[in-house]
Formats: sequence, C-alpha cells, structure tokens
Amino acid sequence: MAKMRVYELAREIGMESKELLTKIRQIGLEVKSHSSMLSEEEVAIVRQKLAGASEESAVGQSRPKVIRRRARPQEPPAEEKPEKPVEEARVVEGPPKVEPKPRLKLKIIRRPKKKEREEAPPEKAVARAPEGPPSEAPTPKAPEEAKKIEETKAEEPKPTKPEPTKPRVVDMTEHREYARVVKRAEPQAKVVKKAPAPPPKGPRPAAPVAKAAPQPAPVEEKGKKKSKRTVEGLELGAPRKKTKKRAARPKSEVSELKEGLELLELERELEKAPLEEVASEGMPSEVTEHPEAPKEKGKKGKTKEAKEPKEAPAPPKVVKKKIKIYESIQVGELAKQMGVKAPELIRKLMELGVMATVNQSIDYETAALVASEFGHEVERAGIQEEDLLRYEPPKPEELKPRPPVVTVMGHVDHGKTSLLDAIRKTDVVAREAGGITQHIGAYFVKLEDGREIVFIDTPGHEAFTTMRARGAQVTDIVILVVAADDGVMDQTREAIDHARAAGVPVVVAINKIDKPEANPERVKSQLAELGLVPEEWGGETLYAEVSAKKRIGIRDLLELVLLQAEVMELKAAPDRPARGRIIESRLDRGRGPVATVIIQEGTLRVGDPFVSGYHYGRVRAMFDDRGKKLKEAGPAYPVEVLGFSGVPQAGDDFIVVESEKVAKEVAEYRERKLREAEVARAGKVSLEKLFERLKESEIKELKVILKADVQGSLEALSEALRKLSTDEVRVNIIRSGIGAISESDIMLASASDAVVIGFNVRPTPKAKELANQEKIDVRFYDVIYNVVDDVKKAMVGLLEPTYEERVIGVAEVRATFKVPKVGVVAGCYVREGRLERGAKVRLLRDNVVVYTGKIASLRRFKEDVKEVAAGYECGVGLENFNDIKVGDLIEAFELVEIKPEL
Ligand SMILES: Nc1nc2c(ncn2[C@@H]2O[C@H](COP(=O)(O)OP(=O)(O)OP(=O)(O)O)[C@@H](O)[C@H]2O)c(=O)[nH]1
Repeated sequence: MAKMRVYELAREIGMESKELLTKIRQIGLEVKSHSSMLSEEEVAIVRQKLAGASEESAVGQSRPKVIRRRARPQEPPAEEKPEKPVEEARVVEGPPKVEPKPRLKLKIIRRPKKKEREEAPPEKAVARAPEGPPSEAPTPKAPEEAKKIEETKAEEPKPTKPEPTKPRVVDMTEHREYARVVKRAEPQAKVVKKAPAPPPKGPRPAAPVAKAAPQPAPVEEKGKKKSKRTVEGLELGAPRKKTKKRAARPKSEVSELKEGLELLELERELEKAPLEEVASEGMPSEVTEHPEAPKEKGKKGKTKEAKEPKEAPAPPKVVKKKIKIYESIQVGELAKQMGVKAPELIRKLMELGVMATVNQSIDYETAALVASEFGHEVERAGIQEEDLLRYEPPKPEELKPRPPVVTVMGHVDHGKTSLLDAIRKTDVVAREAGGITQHIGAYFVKLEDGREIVFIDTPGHEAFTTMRARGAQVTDIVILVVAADDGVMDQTREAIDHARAAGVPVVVAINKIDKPEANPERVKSQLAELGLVPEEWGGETLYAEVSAKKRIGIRDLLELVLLQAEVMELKAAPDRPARGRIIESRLDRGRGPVATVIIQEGTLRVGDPFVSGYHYGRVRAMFDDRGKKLKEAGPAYPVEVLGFSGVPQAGDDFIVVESEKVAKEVAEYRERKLREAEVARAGKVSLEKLFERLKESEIKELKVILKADVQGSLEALSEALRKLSTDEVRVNIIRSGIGAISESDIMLASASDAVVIGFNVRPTPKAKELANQEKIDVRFYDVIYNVVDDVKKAMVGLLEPTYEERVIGVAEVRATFKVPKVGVVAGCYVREGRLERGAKVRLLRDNVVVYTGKIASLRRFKEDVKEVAAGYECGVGLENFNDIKVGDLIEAFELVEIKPEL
C-alpha cells in the first residue's frame, strides 16, 4: 500500500474529503488538510477504523448506492442490513460466491468492460479496487460510516460509476433492448432536462406527469421502457433530503444517457427509488404511479410529436385557377369560376367603372382586369380549337392535280341556268345514266377524254358572295354569262367586281349568239372597258361565244375553262383527312340534316367524324349528284353528306377530325363562342356603352303601345309616329299589334310608362278595368291625323318649358321714407306699365341692377293697393331691401312660359 493523500483516500472510500479529514483527526492522526499525505500505516489505520464496525458493511462499501437505497428507507434494523449487502458482496467478490446468481455474474463482468470501453480511465478501475488484491478493498467499516460513505458517493457519482452492479438480473437481450429504449426515450430526456430540476415539493411536480399517466405499471417488470420515466420519477419522487442530489443528477445523467452504462445504473436506481423512497415518504398512491406517467406521456408525446408534423395542416394553399374566357363571359359565370360572390364581383366592376348585372356579359379585357383584382389569371380560350384542328399544309409531293371548281355568274335572264343545263348535258356519265340527276347545289362534268370540271349550280351570284362573306373561297374560275343581245348590265358589273375582289379569273361566255340581234363584239368592247380584255385583243381574258339554248360553243367554253385551270395548276393532296366547304344544306324529312360538301383537300370516307360550323357528326352516307352512294370522295368533288348533328350553313367549313368526341368539343366550343359573342353584342357593358346610355337618358322618349284593327292602319300609324321623332324627343313604339287592347298591353304600359293608342279597337273589359286601376292613358282614334296630332302634343309635353322675362312696368323713385318697423319705403312715380303687389322687381341705379326681388308693399295714400298704373304715384316697399335711393328705377317684370315646339 502506498502513501496517499487524504482526498485520494476519501475518493477511494467514497467519502467527502472534509468528512474523512474529521474522521482521521478523530482517530488521532494529524492531518492538516485534505491534501495532506498519509503514510501507508496511516492509510491502513484509517481504513481499519472506518471499516471496523461491521465486516458486512465494509463489504457493502463496494455497492454504496444500493446499500444506501435499501438501508435508508428501512431505517436499518441492524439485523436486516447484512442480507442484501452480503448478496451483493458475493457478486463483487467473484466466483466463489456467485453460484446463486450466475446470470448476475455474467452481467457484472460485462458491465465494467463496457464502461471501460466507453470511458476507460484505468484510474477509475483502480479507484474501484485501488489496492489491487480484492481482499484489501472491502475494508470493514462501521455501519454508520458505511452509510456516510455511500451517501458521499451518491453526491459524487463519478467514483461510483465503476460500481453499477445491482442484484437485479438483466440479461444482454434486455440490455440491448434497453439501449433501444434509451434511444427512443432521448427526446423525452430533453423534456426532462427542460423541466425545472429541483421541484419545490417532492411529489407535486410529478402530478402533471401522473395526470398524463393513467396506467400504472409495475416498475420492476418494465425495465426496458421505463428508463426515462424513472429518471423523471427519481427526480420528482425522491425524498426531499435527496432531492438536491437527485435533482442535480438527472441533468448530468440524462446528458449521459447515450453513454449507456450510467443509464443502466440509473435505471436500477430509479426502478427502486420510486417504490422504496416514495413508499417511505408516504406518497399518495396516484403519485406513486407517476413513474409510468412519463412512459405514457412519453409514448403519447412522442407519438404526437411523430404525428404532428404529418398531421399539422399545411398552410391553406390558395389554388387560383386559370379562367378560360372566350369572347366574353357572364358576370355570374365569372364569379362562379373565381369562387367569389356575384355581388362582390359586381362591386369590383363598379370600382373599375363598369356597371354590370349578374346576367350581363363582360368582354375578355374587362374580365381579365377584374379577375386580376381577385388574383386570378385569365386565359383566352380558343387555342383549344386551334389545337384540335391543327392544320399542316400539304407538302408538294403530296399534291396531285384536281378538277377546277367553277361558278357561273351573270345578269338576270342572261342564261346562267340554261348554260349549266347545256353543260351538264355534255357530261358523259349523266348521259350514260339516262340523265337522271338531282339538285345538290353542285355537280361535276366528265368529258369524253376523262377530264372533269366541278360546277356550283346554286344561283351563281348568291353562292359566290355567301361563300365569300363567310371567308370561304371555293371557286377557282368564274364563268361570266353575258347575253349577246343585251350586253353588260348592272349585275354583270357586280359579278366582275366580286370575281376581281376574290382574285378569281373570269372566263366570259357570250350567250344567246343564236339570236339575230346578238352582238358579241359590242359585249367584248364593253367588257374590255371593264378590264376584261379578250385575248384576241391582246388581253388575258378567255372568251367563248355560246348558245345555251342551241348548245352551241359549249364544248369550246369547257375547253377554255380547262385551259384556264391548267394555267392555274390546280392541285390538292388526296391522301389525308378531308377538308371542305358546305355548298348547300337542308333538313330532309326522312334523312335529317343533309348538306352538300365540296371537298377541297383529302379524301372523305364514310364513317369519318367531322365538325362543320357549329355542328358535328360522322359521315353516315355519301351521295353524288346523281344519287349514287359513295364510299369515298376525293378533292374537288361535291358530295351530299348525311350524319350532321344539325343543319350547317352554306359556306361553313367541313373538317374531318380524329374522333367524334373532338368534333363535338370543337362544335360546342364554337357554339359557346358564338353565344357569348351574341350576348356580348346585346348586353356588353363597357364604358363606351355606359356613356352612350347616359347620353341616351338625356333624350326624352315617348313610349307608345299601338293597337289597330288592320295591318295597313298599323303600319301607316307606326310610320307616321316614328317620323315625329326629333333629336330631343323620340317616339318609341314598344309594342304594336292587331286586335283589341289586352290586359297584357296595359301591364306593359304600366311597367314602362307608355301610352296606349287604339286605332279602331277598344280594350277588353278586363283591360279597361286594369287600365283604370293602373291609371294608364288609353286613347282611341279612328283618324290617323288625330293620332299624330295628339302624339305630337304629348311629345311637346315631355319637353322642358322655357321662360321669358317680360317687363310690366317701370317706376321712378322720387323720395324715400323710413317707416318704423317696416323699413325704407320709396315714394315712386309709375312711368310706364304698372306695378303690382308681389310682382318681381329689379332696382336699377344708373342702369345697374342693385337688387332683384319682390314688391313687399304697395300703397297709395296710405292704402294698400293691388296695382298702380302708369302716371300715378305710390309708396313701394321692397322685400328685404332698404337701400333705396332717390333716382333709382324700379322695374317690375313677370316670367312668361314659352311653350315648347317640335
Ligand atoms: N335564244 C336564246 N335564249 C336563251 C339562251 N339561253 C337562255 N335563253 C333564254 O333566256 C331566258 C333566261 O334564261 P335562264 O337560263 O333562266 O337565265 P338565268 O340567267 O338563269 O336567269 P335567272 O335565273 O333569272 O338569273 C330563258 O327564257 C331562256 O330560254 C340562248 O342561248 N338563246
């Protein structure tokens, strides 16, 4: 045994240096301080003295904490003490005494190893068994001393670390599990740390924990899961005396939880502490349960923590949807799409200066503006159609020659129909088929050599202009028919203009050359003047002289048409989905909507889905102009198509699409677009419109409901009344009809402040009653002149009257008098006209108006008079005016209403 300093020995035996110092002094050894060196003998003496009281307690010294815990609450009956320490001493002492607890041995062996691995200060091991041979270490100590020593050790936990043994059986499985639990418990350890470490009263702080722990669990049995809660339990449930230590401990212990071994020791301590210590303190049973509380709380808390991030509602994400708007949108619809209330939207619109009701439509720009106020984006719809009907022009290699499409135009009776008939008769197919044809608005002609020409046989002018009005250009060539005997007429010129505007070449057919009075040369010169210079005259226009009636020159005409077509190099791509134009359409009673389509590109097949204007469908069947059923039709061919959802209009497009669904979508989109555009036109609200309305409101309007016996009278009356409208007053006939004046007429009049005029008609008894009730002005006439006269008067009544000032008299002020309680009274002489009491007057001084008001009093010889004529004197008092001076003129006047005139 070597020399030791007091504090070293104190550390070794687990006492406070100060305490040991006292003991040493009591023994009679001289030591100055805790750092004084003790000789080997002195150390031995001290050890002996300290351990002398009890051999068992000296053995138990190696497990001071355990001894402390078990001994303290039981307030040692001396005979009990040896039992447990003995058991533990066996463990410490090693193999000879471990038979009863073999597993315990295993554990004990392992633990120090682990600790050594983790903390591994050899000094600590030395501290645990400082003197090497085990026989020296367990120096016998008095029980009191032993108790003190263990208490000291409790205060200085470090040296006790190497002594984590406990008579509890913990196998490795449990140990591993424990480590897992510790890990799981970590978050809660933090919670414990945060908790105020030294609770003012032992059990109290545990209460909230206990609250959260309704399920008490046997502490001993739940070793694995209770580590944290027992830490808390120790802290909270420890006896007051120990509170300080315990309170201080958890912090450090908790921080060391991860280190493993210390935790295990703690676990054991805590397992017992609540039970034993709490019992010794007489803690209420509910509080005794608290060690479980953290478990439950911890579990729940942890679960909560784990769940919370998942369950925490994400911040409300405002999904602002893009609003698609076509040409316009109804206010109500826009509000719905934005998810705002209509009044809110209307209010916002008003702020923007747009007055609109919920049913009115606003245009795209206004909608975009107001939507942006609500944070919405607006997108102009329509791209969809473009996408769905995306068109790629054919490549040159796809193109193949196609027949020309020809329209015949000309002045009335110049022989268009006759010419088309004559041409048709040249058709070999028609001839072979026996000439049975049907009118489908177009047909094609095949010549003997196989060349073909497609003719649009709808009245040329109409078809051509209708198509053009719809942006369709179907015709390649125009045949202009001019009667040789009649020459160029109005519609001839019009046709030329149309053809020229469309950039369509003209082939002239001078018709009726069979007629004796025919003069083709004159026609040529007339047309040359209009720019259609014949080739033979050096121009570019092809001329044919024909007789439709006699079928002369028809073939030459067709040759010229084909020549023209050749020059134009008309081509189309046949191998692609068909596109065309509607030439004619009708609703067939048996077959439903039927339309003639000129295919401009691609090949149309039965079953093809298509869209056409606002309609769509699938080709149910196809026929040519001879009624022959077709399975397919190529470019330039006119075919009659069945399978439309509705009747399309001439000039509408006809596009084969990938599916009927797409076709429907496009058709519906178009219809909606049309509807919106119509609504917008009718009720579009914009600033301009608003100003327009304001302006309109300045115009007076006489609303009239007109009922007459016959249509002729009604029309004559309507016309006469409308003519009465001026810039200031307008006659608005809100309803006109034949027959008796009905209740409905009266109701309308009542609702719109109108007058009812009955011409040779009377109201029904009920209408009469209603008119009386509603105080409606109903007038009856049998002479149109009287109606016009009265309406004129009524219109005059609507005009604001104008007033003209007229002077009625002038008086000269010759003297002034002050009259008490009255004021200044002027003594006047009426120079002209008269003065009237109460009349409006002006007071003029040097021709300047100094007062305008009324005559308050008019007297003559102290008597009130109504008026004083020229040449008489009188006393005049002016209303609220006393500054009258001699020489002033009093001018009396009146305002005369000037009747308005139309
Ligand atoms: N002599 C003679 N008469 C003709 C010729 N072509 C047409 N007619 C007559 O001219 C008249 C009008 O002929 P249409 O073919 O109806 O003339 P259109 O231009 O179609 O007349 P609208 O349909 O009214 O515009 C008829 O009486 C025909 O018989 C012709 O080549 N010679």
